[in-house]
Amino acid sequence: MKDNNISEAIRYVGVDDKDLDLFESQYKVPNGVSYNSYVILDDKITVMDGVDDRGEDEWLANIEKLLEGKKPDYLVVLHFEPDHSGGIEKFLVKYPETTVVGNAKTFSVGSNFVELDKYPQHLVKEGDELCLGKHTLKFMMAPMVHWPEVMLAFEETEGVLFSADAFGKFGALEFEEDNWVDEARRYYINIVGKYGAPVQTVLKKAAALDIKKIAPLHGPVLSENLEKYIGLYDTWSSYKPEESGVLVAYASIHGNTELVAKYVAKKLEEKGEKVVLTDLTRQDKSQAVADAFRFDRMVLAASSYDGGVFIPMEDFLVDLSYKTYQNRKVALIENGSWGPTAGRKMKGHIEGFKNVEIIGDMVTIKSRAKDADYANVDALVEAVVAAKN
Ligand SMILES: Cc1cc2nc3c(=O)[nH]c(=O)nc-3n(C[C@H](O)[C@H](O)[C@H](O)COP(=O)(O)O)c2cc1C
Repeated sequence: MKDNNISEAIRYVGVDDKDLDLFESQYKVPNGVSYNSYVILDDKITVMDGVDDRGEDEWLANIEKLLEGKKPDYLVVLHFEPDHSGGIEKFLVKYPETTVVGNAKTFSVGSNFVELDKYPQHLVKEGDELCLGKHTLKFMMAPMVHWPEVMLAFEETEGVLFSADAFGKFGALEFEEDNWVDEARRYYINIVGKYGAPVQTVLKKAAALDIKKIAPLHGPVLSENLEKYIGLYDTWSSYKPEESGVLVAYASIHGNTELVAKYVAKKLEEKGEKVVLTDLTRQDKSQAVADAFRFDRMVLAASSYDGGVFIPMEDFLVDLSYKTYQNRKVALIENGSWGPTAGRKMKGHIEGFKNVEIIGDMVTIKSRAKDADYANVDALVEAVVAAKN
């Protein structure tokens, strides 16, 4: 088994969930996910966060094994979402003398899940410290860095930032993965993406700390190149494109729009652009949403459908709107056999986005692209290249 301990005193007791089909019932996790929890071994034995009830028995067994008969003094709850709190009730039944540490919202949100008033509580607010012996936790409120009760804890002796859902990633810890950025981006944009402003606030607070390690609630502990990870979070939460490139996303019923989308992707690549091509009917939507945020431009191509746009494209645009997609440029291609309507629908969504510019002239194809259509597509490709940041 991999050693996920942070130090001699800060030990991993979390759980890998390798069989989960969909995280939050919508995100594919081919390599599973981890629910991270730590125990700080000090004068006051402190458990940092719970796990999903899918892993509660393993979590409790990990704690029991580590503590060798001792009992925890504190359970610090940074985030009460069920993937971190599902096991808390069982924990408190087993260790009823543990003091639950949280902020006012932890107890109001958390009491809807667990009858917390049956157990000792310790209320913290911004800047409060909790001395455990050699280790001291300092609390920072981080409301809406996913949920309203979220807070972060900085362990001052070892310089560990317990960052709740921030800096998390999909993927069980057991699997060595070389794709932190891709899976952390997909995680951040889809799960926390709407809450850029609260993330910016917390990054400003974190800038004042001497952070040596970041311990998120999902994914590995980060202990090197912290500037890189913090820089990515700054980019993502300020809605700036991460790099120059184009997502070509299409939704095609019978394949004619798909041919045009593939042509566009090839032409853009020939012109030196970094391109990701995605079939919205078949490929993972959360990946497409993450790629939309990664790049500065998108080309959307879709069939008309019952007076509107083929539903996978509509779904994608609705999803982007939930994640407050903004500050980018988009080109449009529509297809229809008798009265194309896809373009109007796509435009309607895009006009609702903040600071998203439509590039070039929308191309309209009637059923199958002809030579004249490809000339229009070529002009659109030129406009996309010219719109590069
Ligand atoms: C269920 C359904 C609804 C459609 N609705 C429209 C429509 O409202 N307007 C239109 O012009 N074409 C409509 N079409 C036709 C397609 O948009 C058209 O054939 C288009 O060329 C398909 O491109 P594709 O081969 O990429 O799927 C519809 C097709 C289907 C199957």
